[in-house]
Formats: sequence, structure tokens, C-alpha cells
Amino acid sequence: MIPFRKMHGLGNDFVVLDGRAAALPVTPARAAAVADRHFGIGCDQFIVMEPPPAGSDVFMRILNPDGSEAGACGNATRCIASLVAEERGADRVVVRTIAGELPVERLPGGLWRADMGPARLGWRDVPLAREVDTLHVPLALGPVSDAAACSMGNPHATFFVDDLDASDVATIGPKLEHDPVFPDRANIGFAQVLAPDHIRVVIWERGAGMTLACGSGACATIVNAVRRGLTARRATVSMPGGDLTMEWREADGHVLMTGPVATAFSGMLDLESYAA
Ligand SMILES: N[C@@H](CCC[C@H](N)C(=O)O)C(=O)O
Repeated sequence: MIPFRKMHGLGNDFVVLDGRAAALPVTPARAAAVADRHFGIGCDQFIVMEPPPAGSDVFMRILNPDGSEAGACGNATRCIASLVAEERGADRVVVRTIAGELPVERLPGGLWRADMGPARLGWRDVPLAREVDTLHVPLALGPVSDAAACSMGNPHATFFVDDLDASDVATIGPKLEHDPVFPDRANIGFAQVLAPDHIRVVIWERGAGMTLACGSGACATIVNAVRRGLTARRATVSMPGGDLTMEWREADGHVLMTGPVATAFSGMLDLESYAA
């Protein structure tokens, strides 16, 4: 039996395993089975803490409920950083993912600020299947068109809409996720600018579906909104699960994300009882 912790950031929820002391028998199929909300524990992402490479405090492996691996998960970055920081009595830790190093610091009021790294804006970075302007990707389905794309260590596309409540994200999102223009698929955001410092967004997550919040999606939203001249570099990004405070820093192009972390419960998991 393996101890697990169920955490979330704004309702974007995670099963967290600690594989730092010894390797765990994690496979994509087992992660998918545990993430299943009816036959497993249920989560948006299955997270494994692994020994830290040099220069970082923990390695965070991110698996989606379909078993695919992701390079970034903003909400889990804050959660895992908070665990390691508590262990060490530290206020600042560096989380490493397959996409890079993410420094995270504790702020007053139970908040954590993650430096999510630079937004990558080239078509090969996203990646897109062919050379197109990432600020105006020629992609349209039903009522939405003209996506803005970027990478936050994982691929994102944002559609700016006039009325988010009229957008059928759950129907359109999966089709856009699998559009051939995204060779690695993509997380799809539907964003409504409310004010120069406030955006609402709902994200259809690659490999996961509808989630209450997506940290890397909030990063992509502010980046694409600024690139389109729709908002300032600092803004609140509101999602169904709550708000993140975002900044796309001018000096170095890094995206800073501030928000809460929470543990819902912990328990023991018989991982090997799931088919590998
Ligand atoms: N919930 C995450 C993003 C998780 C990964 C994503 N589904 C992908 O495959 O890229 C976040 O908070 O950023």
C-alpha cells in the first residue's frame, strides 16, 4: 500500500504520490485507472514526486487521466511546492518538470507564487503543424475562430469570446483539442475579457477535459490577451473554481501565477491492484 494525498488548486484536483525514496510502480494505465472518477480515486492529474535533479528541490511528473504526460501543471506546481516547503521549513523551492525549472515562493495569506517560466510564442514551440502566426491561428469551429496559441511548457490555444456563458466549451473543446493543427493536441481556453485587469476563462484540458481551473491555461490566457492588446500585463484570471493573480513580466517574459493550495484528504492506495 502506498500513501497518497488528494490535493487541489481551485478545484483542479490531484492524486499525489511520493516516489522520492523509492521508485513506484506507476504506469500510464495505472494513472488513468486511479484518475477515473467512478472506478478509481478520481482526479484531473496524477502527480508523482520524484528525486530532484541538480538545482531543484523536487521533480514533478504530471500524468493526465488519459495516461498522457504533460510538461506543465500550474496548480499542481503550487501544491507540490507547498508540500516540499513545509517539509523543509522553507519559503522558496524549485519544482522541476520535464519542461523546466519553476521557482515557487510562499506569500502571506496561504498563497503561493510560481514563476511559470517564459511563454514560448513560436509556431514550433506550441507546437503547431505548420508555419502560421501564433497570434492568429486559422482555426474555427461553430461560433469560435481565430485562436491565439503559445506554450507554457504545454500547448495552449485561447479563443476570445464576447459571452463565455454562451460558449459550449464541453462540446467544442474536445474537437479543437484534436485538431490536426496541434500535433501534440492542445489545451483549449475560452476567454472573455471583463476589464483590462480581469479575464474570465474556461479551459478544456488536453487529456483531462473540463476542469474547474487550469494554472498553465491562466498563464496562456494573460499572455494571449496582452499580445492581442486586450488587457494589461497584470490581471485577475477567474475560472469556475476561483481566481488566480497573473502577471506576464515585461523584463524577462516570465509568467507569474499566484494562488492557493489545499489538501482534501489522504489515504493508502494499492497501486498494483490496478492493471499495468
Ligand atoms: N491542470 C493543469 C494542466 C495539466 C496538463 C494539461 N492537461 C496538459 O496536458 O497540458 C494546470 O493547472 O496547468
